[in-house]
Amino acid sequence: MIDGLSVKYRQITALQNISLHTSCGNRVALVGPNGAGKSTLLKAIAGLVKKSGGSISWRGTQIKKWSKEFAYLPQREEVDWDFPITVRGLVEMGRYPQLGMWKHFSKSDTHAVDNAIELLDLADLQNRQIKQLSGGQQQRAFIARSIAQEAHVLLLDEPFTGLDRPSSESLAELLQKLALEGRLIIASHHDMATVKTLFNQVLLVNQHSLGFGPCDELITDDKLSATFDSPQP
Ligand SMILES: Nc1ncnc2c1ncn2[C@@H]1O[C@H](COP(=O)(O)OP(=O)(O)OP(=O)(O)O)[C@@H](O)[C@H]1O
Repeated sequence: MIDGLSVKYRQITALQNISLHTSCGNRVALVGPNGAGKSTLLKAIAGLVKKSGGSISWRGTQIKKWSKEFAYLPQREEVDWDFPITVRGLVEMGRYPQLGMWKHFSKSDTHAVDNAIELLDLADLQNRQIKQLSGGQQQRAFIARSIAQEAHVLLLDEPFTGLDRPSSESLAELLQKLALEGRLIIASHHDMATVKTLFNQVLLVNQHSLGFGPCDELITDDKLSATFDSPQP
């Protein structure tokens, strides 16, 4: 899916020659130190930053054609949680790319929103403002938006950061369920203690790729030390 990808911000090279071939049903962790290019990679797949080289394809063609199938969830600090919108309003935003010229919600749009709210167990919270939710509930609301969008690929920037244990566990269960249903999850992740339980594949990245494959093979002391440029406990 990703071949020889490079991304530059003016003089800064954020990613160089990254390749990653995966498929639906997988949960892929992006692991590397701060500034390694994990967010940049998610943004490049989402079409939010320009590639300076390489290609990203999906179902055999360039991803531009498939943008509706990709949902990007930014890092928590990049979201304006005070923005006045209800949980349902946020989930409805997932339908906006599919609405016709008059931006009118059809029965099938409403059905998709209802389904997403139910799947993410948000029915009781749907009329609350997003700022009134816990961190875990906010993540669920954002994921519900991608489900309403009918996205097949979820690009999550540090989805577990800042969550307490019960919220982390319920998000982990949800991601596993979504992957089992055939979605592809790609997420940046910082906690080496949990990467093997939360994900089945990993890309080790530090501007360059230091390996892509099953977590069991790549999450080793040696490989992590090489990725982080320092010994790992
Ligand atoms: N908008 C931007 N303009 C210029 N440089 C940027 C921009 N965004 C990121 N960079 C640079 O690109 C490199 C990769 O950044 P990126 O945010 O992708 O790393 P990261 O692995 O996600 O880091 P972290 O773990 O700290 O979130 C860094 O050197 C960063 O300073």
